[in-house]
Amino acid sequence: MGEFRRHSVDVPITRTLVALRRVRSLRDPCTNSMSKFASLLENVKWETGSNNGISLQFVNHAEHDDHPCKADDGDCKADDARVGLVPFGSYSIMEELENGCDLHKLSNRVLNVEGDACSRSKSPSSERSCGDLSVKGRDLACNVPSITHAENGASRGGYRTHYSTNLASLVGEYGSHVGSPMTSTNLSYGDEDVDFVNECNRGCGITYCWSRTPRYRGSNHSSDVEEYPLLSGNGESNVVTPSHETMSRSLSQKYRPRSFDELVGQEVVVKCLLSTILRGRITSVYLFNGPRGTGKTSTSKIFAAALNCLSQAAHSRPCGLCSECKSYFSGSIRDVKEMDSVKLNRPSYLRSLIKSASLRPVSSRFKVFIIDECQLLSQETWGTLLNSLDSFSQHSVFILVTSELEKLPRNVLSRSQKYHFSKVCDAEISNKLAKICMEEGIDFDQGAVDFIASKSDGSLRDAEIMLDQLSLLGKRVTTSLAYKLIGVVSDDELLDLLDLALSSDTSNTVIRARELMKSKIDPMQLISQLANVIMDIIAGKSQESSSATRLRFLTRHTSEEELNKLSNALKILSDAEKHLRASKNQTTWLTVALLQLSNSESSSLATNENEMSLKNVDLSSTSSDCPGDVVKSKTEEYLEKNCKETVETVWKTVTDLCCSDSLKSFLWKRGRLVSLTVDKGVAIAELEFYTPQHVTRAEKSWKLIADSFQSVLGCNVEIRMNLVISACSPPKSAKAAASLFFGIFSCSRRMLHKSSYLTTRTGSECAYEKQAVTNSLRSCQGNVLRARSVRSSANASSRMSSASDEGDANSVMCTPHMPPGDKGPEDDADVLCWRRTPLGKDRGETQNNKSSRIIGRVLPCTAAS
Ligand SMILES: Nc1ncnc2c1ncn2[C@@H]1O[C@H](COP(=O)(O)OP(=O)(O)OP(=O)(O)O)[C@@H](O)[C@H]1O
Ligand SMILES: [Zn+2]
Repeated sequence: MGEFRRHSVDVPITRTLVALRRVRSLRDPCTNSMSKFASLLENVKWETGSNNGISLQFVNHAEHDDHPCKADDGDCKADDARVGLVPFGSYSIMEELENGCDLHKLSNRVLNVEGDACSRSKSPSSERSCGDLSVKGRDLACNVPSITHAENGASRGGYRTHYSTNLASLVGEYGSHVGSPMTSTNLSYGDEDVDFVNECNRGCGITYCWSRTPRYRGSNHSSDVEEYPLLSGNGESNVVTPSHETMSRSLSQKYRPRSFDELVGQEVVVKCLLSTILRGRITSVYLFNGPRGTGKTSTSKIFAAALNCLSQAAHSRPCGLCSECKSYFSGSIRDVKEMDSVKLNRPSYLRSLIKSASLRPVSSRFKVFIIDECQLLSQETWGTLLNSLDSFSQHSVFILVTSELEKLPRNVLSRSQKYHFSKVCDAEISNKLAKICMEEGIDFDQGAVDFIASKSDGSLRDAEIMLDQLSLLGKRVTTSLAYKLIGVVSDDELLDLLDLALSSDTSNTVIRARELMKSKIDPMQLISQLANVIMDIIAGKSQESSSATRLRFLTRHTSEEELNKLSNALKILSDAEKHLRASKNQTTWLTVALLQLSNSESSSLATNENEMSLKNVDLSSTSSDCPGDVVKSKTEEYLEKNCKETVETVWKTVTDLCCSDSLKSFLWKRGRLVSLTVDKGVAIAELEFYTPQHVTRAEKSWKLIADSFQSVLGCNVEIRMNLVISACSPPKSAKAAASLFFGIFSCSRRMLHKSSYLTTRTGSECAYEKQAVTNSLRSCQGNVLRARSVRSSANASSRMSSASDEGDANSVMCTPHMPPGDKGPEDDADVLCWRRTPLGKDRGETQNNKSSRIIGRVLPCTAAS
């Protein structure tokens, strides 16, 4: 159907861009729906001209030669406000006819498709048989050369049509002179037009109202049909299609399907509708619903045409050749109307519609009313319409179109025949895009169109719009261009990141990943792109078109070990993707997954359904090197090993990221990360140190440590510091030993710990005792944090609370005393607290309960070196 290109417009690229931008900017990003104005804009592009806000402008070809418009540019501009496009409900040829215009005069006119500002001007000699209306038409007369009578006949309804006859060539020829429909739209939309129409139309608010109007019969009948078929039929057409160069229209408009054959991916709907036509079982209300950009509006138009098509071969309706098709596709048909839902809510419009629907068709078999975006009809409108249904002519057919079925009243649903338009599948979209590229002479990478298809969420229109934009960017539609437009990471950036991750460059991996996720892409997208690129590499997809980066990458990763690493990486990413779906901390877990890619052995993130956690601590509680522990299953061993690796990797990255070298080495040598848990958006990192001095030192730097964690994990972090005493590393002095024994409980709004954390473990190989004391609890909420430290002196009880509020991150202050036994503000929702209590009491308690009382987390058997 390439023959049915738009013939009328030669819009400069800048205008197309502006129009595209407008269309896109008017689209609601959440719903992907067009705003009211956007829909008007979109409607403008519909080419049958019935509801597209396009009114006809006629030129008396007999007059055009001495038309002064060429000499009168100023007037032309002055008339711009009335040029070309008049919204639905406004003046049209049919109304002119209805208002008693001389048909012969009308037939002598040629459509001024869209007035060219340069060639438009007033025609002083124009007749004013329709009063102002006529003047309007005449005023906008275009400088169009004379055409033969036969051409006149063929073009009598020469609205902006694809199914063009010789007029197509004419308009095509002159198309390059005409202005952008967008421009005209902007100039002419307004309610004044509607009022104006109503005034002239005396109560009939519907565009192209046909009541009381004699049918216009032009000179073109069967002979015209043969001579100037409107629809092409496999090369039989002699439609003159203007070259693409002369038609800079949006691709989605240009490739709007005009027959059932051209519809993509809606086979069931098409089959049903064709069968309806074939059997003549036409019902009064059809409801087309489904996601946006899947062909509902196009199908409603095709169906409307098919209902009235005169072709004997029902399966080929609409044929595009019969007089009905011709007048339909030329926009001159009076028995098919597209209604503006918003306007229909006005009582006068609604009355007109009801009146019109009660009358028999003027000339066609059926009167078809297409109500697009019908979810915009008000309850009252629905009520009136439904009440009037019985009074409608049996030849009236309503096609309701919506993408928001749930907004329609139930009784509407129950009274209509419903057709669901499904999302178009990616393969069909990319086929269609490839065809368009070929027809348009656009160079393209198959990968690019595949990518566009995958990003268009089943909407062919969205895909076409993307392609359109891309085709404006450069000569060739490449995948990297598509990435740029759509906001994904380029191949080069991906490979760069992958390279870093595989080479264990932890800090740079983290930095790069975070950069990408900050500026370009969401973690889900990044992970799927990474997986794709790895699959390509494993599958040996290294083509001549490979970029230098890819070739470099490939040469570096050819060994068996590297390939193993890649397949392991794929596994890690695919596991992580599953986890990411359920997680609110996608950035964190993608980073953690990336940090694991350098492992050549298979590993994955340990998770449970609700919360992702990495706890080698918990897992090691079942370690078999501690007698009495249950024997671990293979899976547990596997998980334990991998979790441990992950935690170690995270710790390494965190320490690497610390800005001070001394802190870096202190943390790495003296401390360790024993557990990392993410719960409800907060990562809880438990650190272990082995002397109180180290704990104190770490405490002092807790802010830096928290920052470092934050930048690795990308979420709020709560840090817990544990003091671990093992028999293998006894305290140096009694004083030091005494200070180690603290009973601890900590509480917070998020998690309430009231555990001694005192654990004594014994075992043949594990001949040491560990006593873990959680002696600090820190909370870091982004950069907004206030920590309050309280230490008691006399009874060795101290308390530190850390509260997040809007305050300054550095406002750390000490409060001198906290009475023993005070459990702290547990109920204070914003305060996290911890407390130390004197050694003796808790120690005794703990020792008494040594064997039976293991509360909270169990520490690993392996002591840190
Ligand atoms: N199934 C399809 N087959 C062929 N082209 C399609 C199809 N769906 C959409 N298109 C393309 O998208 C454009 C818009 O389609 P159409 O207006 O029919 O979609 P829609 O479902 O009515 O969308 P909306 O709900 O946003 O109005 C068409 O001009 C056409 O280029
Ligand atoms: Zn037909």
